[in-house]
Amino acid sequence: MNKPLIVIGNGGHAAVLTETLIAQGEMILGFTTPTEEANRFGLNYLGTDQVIHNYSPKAIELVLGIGMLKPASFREVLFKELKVKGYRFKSVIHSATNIAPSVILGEGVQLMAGAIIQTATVIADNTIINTGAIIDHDGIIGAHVHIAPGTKISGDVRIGNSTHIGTGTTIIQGIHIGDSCLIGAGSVVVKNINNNTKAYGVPAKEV
Ligand SMILES: CC(=O)SCCNC(=O)CCNC(=O)[C@H](O)C(C)(C)COP(=O)(O)OP(=O)(O)OC[C@H]1O[C@@H](n2cnc3c(N)ncnc32)[C@H](O)[C@@H]1OP(=O)(O)O
Repeated sequence: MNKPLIVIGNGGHAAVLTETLIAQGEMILGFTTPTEEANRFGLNYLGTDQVIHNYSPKAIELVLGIGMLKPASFREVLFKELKVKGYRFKSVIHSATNIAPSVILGEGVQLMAGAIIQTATVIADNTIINTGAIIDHDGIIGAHVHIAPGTKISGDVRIGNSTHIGTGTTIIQGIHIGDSCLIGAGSVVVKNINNNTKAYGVPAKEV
C-alpha cells in the first residue's frame, strides 16, 4: 500500500504535483511552508519543514514541491538533508507522460504532463522533467536537474547534476552539458557546455 505523503512547499510547482497526486488517489497528510498559508486544494497546513521530523521515515513519503530556477537550489539542499535522515521521496509521474520501458528513473523524479522520454534514457534523483518536455534516446540526465517546460533534447545528450535547462530550449544530438549550468529559455544548444556555465541564445553562447 502507498504511504501517506507530505508535500514540501505551496507554490505553483507544489500545486501541479498535488493535483496530479489527488487525481491518482494518493493520500496527502498536508503541506509544509515557513509560515502558515491557505492551500488551493484544501490540504492541511502541518507546519514548517521541521515538522517532518515528527513522522517516522518509515511511515511517510515526501514530495518535494519546491521548484528550481537556478543551480544549487534550496530544492537540492533539502533533498540531501532529508535523505541523510532516512526519508524517502516519492516520484510523481503524471498519467499523460510517455516513458519507454527501458528508461531508468531515480528517486523522487517528477515527470509532468506531456513529458516524453525515449529508449534507454537514465534520469537521476530529484530531477524535474517539466510539462511537455521531450528527451530522446540514450539521454543521461543528472540529479537535481530541472528540464523546464517544452524543452526538446535530442538523442545521446548528457546533462550534469544541478543544471537548469530553460523553457523551450532545444539541444542537438550528442551534446554534453556540465554540472551546475544555467541555460536560458529558448536557447538552441549546438556545442558542449562546461560545468558552472550560464549560456543562452540561438545558438547558445556563454555569458
Ligand atoms: C513551470 C515553470 O514556470 S518553470 C520556469 C522555467 N523558467 C526558465 O526556464 C527561465 C530561465 N531563465 C532565463 O532564461 C533567464 O532570462 C536567464 C537566467 C537566462 C537570465 O539571465 P541574466 O544573466 O539574469 O539575464 P538578464 O535578465 O539580466 O538579461 C541580460 C540580457 O540577456 C537577455 N536575455 C535574458 N535571457 C535570455 C534568453 N533566455 N535568451 C536570450 N536572451 C536573453 C536579456 O534580454 C538582456 O538583454 P539586454 O542586455 O540586451 O537587455
